[in-house]
Amino acid sequence: MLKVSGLTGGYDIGNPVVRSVSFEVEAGTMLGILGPNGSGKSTLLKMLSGLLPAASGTVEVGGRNIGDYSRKAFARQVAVLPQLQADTFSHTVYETVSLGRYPHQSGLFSSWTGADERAVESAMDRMGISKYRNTQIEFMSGGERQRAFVAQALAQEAPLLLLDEPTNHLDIAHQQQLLDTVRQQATENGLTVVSVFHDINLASLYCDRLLLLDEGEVAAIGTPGEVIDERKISDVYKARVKKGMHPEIPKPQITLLPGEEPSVREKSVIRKGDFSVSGKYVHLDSRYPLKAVSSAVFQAGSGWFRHFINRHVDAGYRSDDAGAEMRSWLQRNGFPLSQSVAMMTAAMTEDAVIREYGPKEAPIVVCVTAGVGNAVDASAGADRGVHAGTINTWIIVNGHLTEEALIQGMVTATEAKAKAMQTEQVLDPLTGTIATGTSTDSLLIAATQTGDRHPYGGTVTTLGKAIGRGVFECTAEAVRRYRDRKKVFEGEEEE
Ligand SMILES: Nc1ncnc2c1ncn2[C@@H]1O[C@H](COP(=O)(O)OP(=O)(O)OP(=O)(O)O)[C@@H](O)[C@H]1O
Repeated sequence: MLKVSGLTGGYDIGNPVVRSVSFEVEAGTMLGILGPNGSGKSTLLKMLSGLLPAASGTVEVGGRNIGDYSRKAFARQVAVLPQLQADTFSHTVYETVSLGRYPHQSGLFSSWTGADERAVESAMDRMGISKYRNTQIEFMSGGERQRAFVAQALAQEAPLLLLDEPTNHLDIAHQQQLLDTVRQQATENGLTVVSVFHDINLASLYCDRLLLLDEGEVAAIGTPGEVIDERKISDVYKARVKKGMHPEIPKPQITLLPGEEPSVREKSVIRKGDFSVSGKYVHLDSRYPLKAVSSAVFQAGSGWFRHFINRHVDAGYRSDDAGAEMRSWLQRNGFPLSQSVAMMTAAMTEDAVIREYGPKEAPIVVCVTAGVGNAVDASAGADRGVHAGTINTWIIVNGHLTEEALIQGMVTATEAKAKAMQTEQVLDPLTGTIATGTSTDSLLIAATQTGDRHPYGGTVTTLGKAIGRGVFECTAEAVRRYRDRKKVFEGEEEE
């Protein structure tokens, strides 16, 4: 639909703003133009819309050079939303949107048709501005005015839509409405869209392809996954950023990294003394949030937390919704919900084994509670009911872990736990074979994200060695404490 070859140009022949830009946009797709302030995004868009002549290179729309179109014929092919709307004429919203139909008018006399009327009504409807139809445009807010100008461009019903920062002035609901509408027009009606974006994340969410400009040249072009590269974005924008994935759809997102936090954070180290243990729960109260990944009952997954709770429940504990029940228990006990991650166990929390490791290995603290009345051999795949009995493991790392290290650390911990079960000869009562854990075990690994960096957490790394030894020793000790207590209370119903 759009083919740009070796495009160079700008405002001063000797000093072009846009330099040797080439790309193609297929019909029915959306291309986002990204780049820092002054990189030439608006200038490129003006050249695509024929407002600025090219010093060299070509722009073809529908297989024809844009210079070969008459003004009106070009406007039937290309609708443009410029960056700034200087509304010198006072029009109502309806009149403003109707101006989008001028390329479809012919002859000296008005030839306004039902199709024109429908296009205007539909565009106003899609932009949610029908109710302002009789309002003068100068009396509208910046966002309302922007929506009126987008409606004007949509009413033009050209197959190529060029937008310069269309979400400027819009709140998030209207950003979503506008981009959903444009996206839908592309997917369902084959509209081709080229849009300048300041917001990298919106461009990633809505565009099929992105073009990253740097000082007027193409720094990258491709799918959002290809263009939104952490290093490339930091280099071009000169900003400290982190790339992550959108939680619901497979599109990359960029987050700014603020300046270094005060050095006091560097001093934040978790020690054994930060844990408090009672018959009700084990609680780690961290002064600063720790980055955690877990299979906890409350706030499983990944997040940043200050309070870590392993709560004791009776062996007969039953709840249809353990997450909701835990939430109200946390509230009743004064834990701030947004900062808390919590699991539960029928094991005695006073028997928690909490040990520090390092400094030869990575400095970590391991905390394990164990009840093995529910021990299972995971490899046996036997049908069984769920009984009380859980091994809850926490690994708190004084260090900076990558995502890879967090996950490898969990794998290492699981291997070490299975080995402890073997050493302690914990049997699966159903199969009589060595158990590998219990059916309701929870694992949590959390890190201060300060101090030494640990890119990996496998068994040969200093982090992996600390986790392997720590989880093995603490699990074995927790199993022994469980058995000792069981001997004391022999005959009572235990886990
Ligand atoms: N009308 C003009 N006359 C002369 N120079 C201009 C004109 N408009 C823009 N420029 C210059 O061209 C360069 C690129 O500007 P352009 O507006 O294309 O950048 P942009 O990437 O859209 O920036 P922003 O993100 O700030 O909107 C800038 O150095 C700017 O000063």
